[in-house]
Amino acid sequence: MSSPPRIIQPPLVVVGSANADIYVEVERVPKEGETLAASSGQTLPGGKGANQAACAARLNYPTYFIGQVGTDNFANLLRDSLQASGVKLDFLGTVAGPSGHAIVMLQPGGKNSIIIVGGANVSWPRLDGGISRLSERAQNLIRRAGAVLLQREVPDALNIEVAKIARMSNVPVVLDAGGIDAAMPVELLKNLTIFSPNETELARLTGMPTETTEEVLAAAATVQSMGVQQVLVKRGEKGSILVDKDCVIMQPAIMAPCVVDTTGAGDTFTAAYTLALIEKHSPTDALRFAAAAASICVRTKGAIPSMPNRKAVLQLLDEQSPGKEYPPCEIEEVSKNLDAQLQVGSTGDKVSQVKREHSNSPKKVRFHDSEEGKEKSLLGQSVPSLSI
Ligand SMILES: Nc1ncnc2c1ncn2[C@@H]1O[C@H](COP(=O)(O)OP(=O)(O)OP(=O)(O)O)[C@@H](O)[C@H]1O
Repeated sequence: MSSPPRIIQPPLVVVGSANADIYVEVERVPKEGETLAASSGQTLPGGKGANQAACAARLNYPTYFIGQVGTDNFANLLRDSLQASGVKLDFLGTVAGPSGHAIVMLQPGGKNSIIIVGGANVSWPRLDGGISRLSERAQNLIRRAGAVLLQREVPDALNIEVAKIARMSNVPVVLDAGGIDAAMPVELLKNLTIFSPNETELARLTGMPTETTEEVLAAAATVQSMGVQQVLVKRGEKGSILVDKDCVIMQPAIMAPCVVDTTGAGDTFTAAYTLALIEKHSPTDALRFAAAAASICVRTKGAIPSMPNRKAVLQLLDEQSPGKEYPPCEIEEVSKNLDAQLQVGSTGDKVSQVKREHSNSPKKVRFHDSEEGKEKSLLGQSVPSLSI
């Protein structure tokens, strides 16, 4: 008798920015025509896309990054740091010119002023005559992803294109609202499964106050009326709120004994939540997992350097609720099989041993609403998985 098929976790695909963050510590920002000495300076890898990809890979989930770097020295810093975190870089392109970079002027009291150079992050070709900006292989990767994670530091047009490709294949699309402060295209919102802003981003999008829980819920409902299924609001020390069509889950922050630097906490949270969902954890468990990962992130300086590995997150969860086990997940190395699949046509149907679940399959992500004691569907669609 043949053994049952092994379930292979489909990869997380992060499409977005990679930035070299040039930190300078100054007493104040310089006036026009003035030259100031900084007390220290350091260049660290960052960018919301790279941060989120690095976080997911450090949490031991197979993660691909689709992005671009330039032809300057920053490109090596970015590539090396992603590689060291375990991110698969087959789809990291190089374009002539500078890599994305940011000058972060850190001032006393934790204030900062930032100037961003988009560089390679915004040098994507225009969609010309309907021809995609992405290679056929990259499109196939998106179609076969467990989820696609986007942010707003690459052109909206690229995000819209990726979101549409994913949605047509029933791949969940998560947008972290962080990045460029510009109007949100309705076409992007409509193609999202989860929209994840912080309170400020939610207020900016809706024009509504977002300080109290009631205000957040009202603003999230407004976003849902724009066509988004779920809204996951990040609220710093106040934790997070997931608003689905007919239920709400609140997750308090897991307090850190000492908060050193909150940079990257939001990226860590979104990435950890998304991969936990692909692993078919309930949203309640996924929120706990994300809160624990973000709590570890704020204990150390920097974004990528402070992102935890899975063991540290599970240890913190265990300390929080001794005896309440976070369910293990069978992660399989997926890249070898996937490489073969990406070579074939867009549907991948020439690879006979690869079977993809259809959107109407009964395998839904469900979660328990603790207040009402009911089980509900989270994504409203199946989470795709590959079995061989
Ligand atoms: N001081 C803190 N202590 C513990 N956990 C925190 C703290 N600050 C943030 N977190 C955790 O990180 C999550 C996301 O943080 P936050 O709401 O600051 O996101 P963000 O504004 O998108 O962050 P950023 O843009 O700095 O990456 C919170 O929901 C919480 O779980």
